[in-house]
Amino acid sequence: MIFDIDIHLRRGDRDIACRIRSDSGIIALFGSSGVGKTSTLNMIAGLLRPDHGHIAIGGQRLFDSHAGIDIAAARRRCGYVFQEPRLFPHMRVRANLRYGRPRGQPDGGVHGLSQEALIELLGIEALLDRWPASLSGGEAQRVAIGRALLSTPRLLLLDEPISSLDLARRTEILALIARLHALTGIAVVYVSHDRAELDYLAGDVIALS
Ligand SMILES: Nc1ncnc2c1ncn2[C@@H]1O[C@H](COP(=O)(O)OP(=O)(O)OP(=O)(O)O)[C@@H](O)[C@H]1O
Repeated sequence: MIFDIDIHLRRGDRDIACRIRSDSGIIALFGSSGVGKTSTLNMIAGLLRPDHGHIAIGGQRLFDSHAGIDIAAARRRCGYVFQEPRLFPHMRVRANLRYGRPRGQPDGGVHGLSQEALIELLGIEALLDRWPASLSGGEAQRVAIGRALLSTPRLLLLDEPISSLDLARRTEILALIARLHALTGIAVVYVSHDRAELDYLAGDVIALS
């Protein structure tokens, strides 16, 4: 079982509950605004603590309220890509990418894919010396995905990463995510409020309500 998740959290006046049992390496969380998609990603990442339940990814328990397990966020090895790219504005693209790399792995790639191959796949070679402010939304988001992957995460979490892009850029990035998963085998959780977008991603779609 790649994803074995059953979590509950009361936030404000809303009960957030999410159950996922899936052998697919890519899952998509789908649901209307306020249903708890970002909260669920944050619970997986260890940034928010569920009231009760468990989270296991690839057989590793990250959280289990009964067993008293709560692995610290930094040790969960999640690469997180947000709705806005959140690149460091004072660092060129090259330095932003380098920031994600773990210490002691100066030229490390990700899951068998070299750093050069990843940069080529993302189509960002020509952007390496640019400042984030000069990038288009799609370019910046590709750099953000690269930075997240270069941290060699066990799991890639994407929170509506393409909602601000036009349709052509959206399908391009979705195809890229599917290809990165196929090449590296990295597990992916993808959040969206747009059901149509998920037709471009293979994998299980979990509707939150
Ligand atoms: N800090 C907080 N305190 C109390 N309630 C919160 C807090 N943060 C979020 N909530 C509530 O928790 C619920 C889930 O929020 P969340 O951001 O996870 O939803 P979402 O599905 O990701 O929404 P969207 O698609 O609009 O980003 C919402 O009802 C929200 O108002």
